[in-house]
Amino acid sequence: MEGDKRPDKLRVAVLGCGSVGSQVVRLLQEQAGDLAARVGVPVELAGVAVRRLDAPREVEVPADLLTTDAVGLVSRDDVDLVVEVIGGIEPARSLILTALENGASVVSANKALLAEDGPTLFEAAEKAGRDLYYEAAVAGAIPILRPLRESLAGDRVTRVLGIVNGTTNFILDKMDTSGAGFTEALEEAQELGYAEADPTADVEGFDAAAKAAILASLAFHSRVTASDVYREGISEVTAADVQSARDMGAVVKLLAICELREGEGGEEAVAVRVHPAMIPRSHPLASVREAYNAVFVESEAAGQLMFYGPGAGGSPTASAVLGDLVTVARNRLAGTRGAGESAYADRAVLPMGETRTRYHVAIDVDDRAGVLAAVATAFAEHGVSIQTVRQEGRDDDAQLVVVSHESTDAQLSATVAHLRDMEIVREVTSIMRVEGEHE
Ligand SMILES: NC(=O)c1ccc[n+]([C@@H]2O[C@H](COP(=O)([O-])OP(=O)(O)OC[C@H]3O[C@@H](n4cnc5c(N)ncnc54)[C@H](O)[C@@H]3O)[C@@H](O)[C@H]2O)c1
Ligand SMILES: N[C@@H](CCO)C(=O)O
Ligand code: NA
Repeated sequence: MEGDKRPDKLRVAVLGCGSVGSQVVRLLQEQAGDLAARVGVPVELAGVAVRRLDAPREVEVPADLLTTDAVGLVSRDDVDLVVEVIGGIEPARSLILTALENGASVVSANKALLAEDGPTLFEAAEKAGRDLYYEAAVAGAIPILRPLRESLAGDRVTRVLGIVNGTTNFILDKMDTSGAGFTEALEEAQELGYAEADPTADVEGFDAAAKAAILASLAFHSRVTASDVYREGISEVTAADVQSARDMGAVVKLLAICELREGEGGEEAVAVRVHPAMIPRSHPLASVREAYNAVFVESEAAGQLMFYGPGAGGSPTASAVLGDLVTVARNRLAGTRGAGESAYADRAVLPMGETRTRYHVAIDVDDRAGVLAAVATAFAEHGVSIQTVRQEGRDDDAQLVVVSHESTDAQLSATVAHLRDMEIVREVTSIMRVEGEHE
């Protein structure tokens, strides 16, 4: 960046003017005075790239600032900062790379892209000597990436547990409070505008998995991409699972779980997964209701921290984008850049089968002598120790609810397969991992 002159203003291009982009433009317009004071020079809108010039928008943009030529906009010499809020992989990736090559600093909210191909973007930013910030990509308005990257940079993070998808939290909360089934709760989420018409990315855990990859990379200073994340969504969660959780004083949440665990040869490895799990109602994450998000961080020196707030929505997400924009603008004026990627620890990602967790298993069995012993033996044969067993009798059958101690996921799934093969087992009615308690 040597040779850069201190500019008397900074010019920002916004790519995409949808839910988030329109609110970014609004805040840039409404808060121009404060932003100038905080940055040190005015931050002016240079242009807004849109797909259709005549589309309805939630913000008024002067006609001469609108363009359908996003490539042309990011290639302009007078653009210092680029906000990418188009989403998806292409053309977002090419646009960000072009912006960096042309010397712009970039702010993005694009978790899908960061989780799939972050390293390509980080390397381009490093090469260009520019910033790439993306606080809005994980848990919307909640400051979580900067705390991991900066505030906790002197500590050793060992675990991150997050409710990072608002749509699924809303659905599970509805199922818990009203006894609704998954389909009914999803319909309500769609009516209220939380869930998309095609809710697959949220409901099947893809959105949370992208966020988990980003969190794990920052927390553990290693490269973790979306394909490294074990993923299960919530579409198979039944009203019976939710009731079973209630019966044991727990609640079902879709969790993004990032942990440091012992891997092969005693080396520390990263375990990262997204799946529904039962957590005790006493856990701070259990009180995260409706479409809110929260991220619970455990670190060696600080202990336990929780970050809570709105994880989605145009205006909250734009708050995080603007926060990043002020930072990259200040860096730009100071002729410096913030911390880039930190992947020095280069830890391997542990396969799901080797990840240690606990299972809650509800089984319908014949109600006769020896059944409990046979079920206990099946657990023991796979090296799984039982923590609690509860039995509820019915007419001629009984339901056993077993909660295991921590074992590898492979041992636990082998136990469930074994149970399903047993003659005395009529049906395994609910299987769910249990999190949020240390053994
Ligand atoms: N909405 C949220 O709550 C939220 C929260 C966190 C992060 N994000 C992320 O923010 C980004 C934007 O999300 P959104 O909800 O605003 O989506 P959106 O669909 O409302 O907006 C995206 C806009 O980009 C436009 N677009 C598409 N291709 C374009 C192109 N080539 N050139 C110019 N414009 C183009 C679309 O027409 C659309 O208006 C995504 O990466 C998303 O994951 C959104
Ligand atoms: N669809 C996401 C938006 C925020 O990334 C959610 O429901 O949380
Ligand atoms: Na955030």
